[in-house]
Amino acid sequence: MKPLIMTVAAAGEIASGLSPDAIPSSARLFVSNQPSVDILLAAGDGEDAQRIIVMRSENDAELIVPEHLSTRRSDVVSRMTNFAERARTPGPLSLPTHWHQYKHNRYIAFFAVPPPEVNRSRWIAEVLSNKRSDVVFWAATTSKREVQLEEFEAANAVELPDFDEEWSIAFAAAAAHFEQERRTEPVDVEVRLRIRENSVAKGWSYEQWMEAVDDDQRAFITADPGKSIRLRGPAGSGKTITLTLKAIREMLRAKERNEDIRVLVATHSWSIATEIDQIVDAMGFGSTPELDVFPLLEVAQNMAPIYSENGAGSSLVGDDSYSGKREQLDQIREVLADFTSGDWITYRDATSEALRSRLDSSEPTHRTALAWDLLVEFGSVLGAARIWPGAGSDLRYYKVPRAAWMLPLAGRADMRVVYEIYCRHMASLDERQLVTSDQVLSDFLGFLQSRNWNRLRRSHGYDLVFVDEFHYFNPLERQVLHYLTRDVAVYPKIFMAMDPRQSPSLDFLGSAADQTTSLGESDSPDDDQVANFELTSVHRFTPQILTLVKHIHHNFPTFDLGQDWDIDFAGIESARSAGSLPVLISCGTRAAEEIDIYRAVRDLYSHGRIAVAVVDTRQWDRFSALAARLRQGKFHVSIITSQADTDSLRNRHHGVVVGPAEYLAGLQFPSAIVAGIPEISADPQAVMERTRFLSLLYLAISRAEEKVHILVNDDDGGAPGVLRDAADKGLVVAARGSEV
Ligand SMILES: Nc1ncnc2c1ncn2[C@@H]1O[C@H](COP(=O)(O)OP(=O)(O)OP(=O)(O)O)[C@@H](O)[C@H]1O
Repeated sequence: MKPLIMTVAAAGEIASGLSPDAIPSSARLFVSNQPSVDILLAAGDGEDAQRIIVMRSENDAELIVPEHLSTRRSDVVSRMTNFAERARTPGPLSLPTHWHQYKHNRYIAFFAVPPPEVNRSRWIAEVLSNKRSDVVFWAATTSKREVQLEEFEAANAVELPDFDEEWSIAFAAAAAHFEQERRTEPVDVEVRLRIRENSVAKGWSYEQWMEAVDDDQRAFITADPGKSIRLRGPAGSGKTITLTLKAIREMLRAKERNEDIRVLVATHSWSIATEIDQIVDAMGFGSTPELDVFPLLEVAQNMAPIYSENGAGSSLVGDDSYSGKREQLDQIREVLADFTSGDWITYRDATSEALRSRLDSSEPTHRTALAWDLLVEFGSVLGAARIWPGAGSDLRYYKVPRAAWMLPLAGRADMRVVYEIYCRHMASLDERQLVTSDQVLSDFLGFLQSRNWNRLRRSHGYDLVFVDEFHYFNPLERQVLHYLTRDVAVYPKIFMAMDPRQSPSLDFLGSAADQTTSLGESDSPDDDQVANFELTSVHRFTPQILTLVKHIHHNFPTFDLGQDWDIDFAGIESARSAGSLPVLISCGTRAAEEIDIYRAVRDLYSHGRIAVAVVDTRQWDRFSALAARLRQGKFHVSIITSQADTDSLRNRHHGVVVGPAEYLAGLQFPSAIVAGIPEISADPQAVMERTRFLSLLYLAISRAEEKVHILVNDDDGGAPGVLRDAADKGLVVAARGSEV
């Protein structure tokens, strides 16, 4: 096979489990088949991006990694990406010890994949001495066919061809492709009108909306902006539209009074920011310079000149894409492997039995679960408290009281182990010139707390700050919000819309953390400074879907998470007319489930856009391969693995959107097919996992406006208890699907 060149961003998508067959459906990837090379690029890549060149001379069928490693593709590509990032960092190349690197002249060999891998394959790679530090993966050896680097050098007479011209052609084609995707909008006026009517804004003017809002919505919109307001409501209750109407109303009132006003609507993702922009546009106000709508991270990057200078050259890890999250998890798994094969022995005896058994286990699923918990600990505990590695930081960490939602750690010895792994994780990010969004925001907060900002605040701050998706904001981000207002003399006025249940563990912990005093420094105003409003009508979906959503809601474990979580679901009603009951289809095998999903897509296709929402991302590779097959079946299929991807979908009226459930947040579809549902354990030890899966199931089902099809299969344990109960209560129609 001819060589393949990909960028780090493109490789990241493959590392997140995307099947190579699904590349044409991915909103983020573009492949260009040139005469002497295939080139895989991601949206946002620059022409001068570093290149990962894979020689593929021994490949027959597998497109990305050595043939014998195709079952471990994600892990192999994750390590390749890690290697490329290390290669481009100035200074000598350093690789983790457990990669067992070996160098000879320009070649470097290292294990291609973490254990278990019986062949112990090693890559033979090279870092080119060009400006971009391109990397070449020449070949992979196995223990059966061990090739010493010296022998390889002697035998490898291949000169690396010059791919520059083909790269430029591919790059131009990719730019045109992504631009086209962004703009795809039907040319037919009639269709365009229908789409406008279908969007969240429905094509209604501000006045029409003010007529249409329900009493709860109106109460919030007309409330006195003299103090902060929290708006809570379940999925589909109109939080986004209501918050936007309030922002517009305050802006119009200030204009009437000839007052100068600056309003910020902060979101967690670009997709919601774009949606709010579109709602404002659709209402026909023309240009609104007094209204800024941005993700908070963007505000940080725009507003902190100090940070952007320091941050130059580093890239952000763990942005709002699935590949970013996967990358952090893989990175922590690598650090764990290094730690347990080395210094762990010196900590081991002092740690608790519970933590010891987790670190001792080499079972990949246990390792991943531990990496998840550490990721949460690093972000929501250490990052949120702005504890960065350095002298005395360990002592600050040991003082953080433990709360029920945190990783269970028995005492200081356990915390010392976690802190050590944290320091290694941060060092490893440094080695790859990566920064986390928590680091960006922590630096930003430092800037906002400076005297400089105190002076600038009057001119650059905002009079009113609105926050949609508040449930996604961690304590660090919440603190940032408080410094963005203009008037230092009064409490910051913040209007926030939230639904904590939509936020899978990683992020919702932010709300939990807000309730703990442990993290200190929180500037949250006292509760009497905040007025609470509730939305009690759901406008997105039918009463039948709402009944199922309520049932799932009652299955959430009861944490003592404070008032944010105390939504009284009993009083919530659907404002839509009745529809059909959701359907639960149990199939004999995974393959049978895929056949039935295909059939469901075929049956629902003429009914409007369909979401295929995957609850458990561990099954993502399987469903991304299914997306490729649906596409071959002549359906229009888009894969969504980042909240930014959703922009290109807003104007599409038909087609299938396949993605991990959490990346479908904020979107709505006439029909939703929900699949990849794991067993949801009732084990009290697994309470975090249970919450995460229930949250994702809730998110997935609540994307639908009219029809919900839920598919499960016997290979994966059939329907989880929460859905079996729903069937017993007659909330879903349970049916047996295909057997094989
Ligand atoms: N008063 C209303 N009358 C008619 N339709 C409404 C009303 N309020 C909201 N909607 C519609 O309900 C749908 C859901 O609205 P929106 O996206 O604002 O809800 P949300 O609470 O932000 O949802 P989620 O939390 O799931 O993102 C949209 O199609 C919106 O146009």
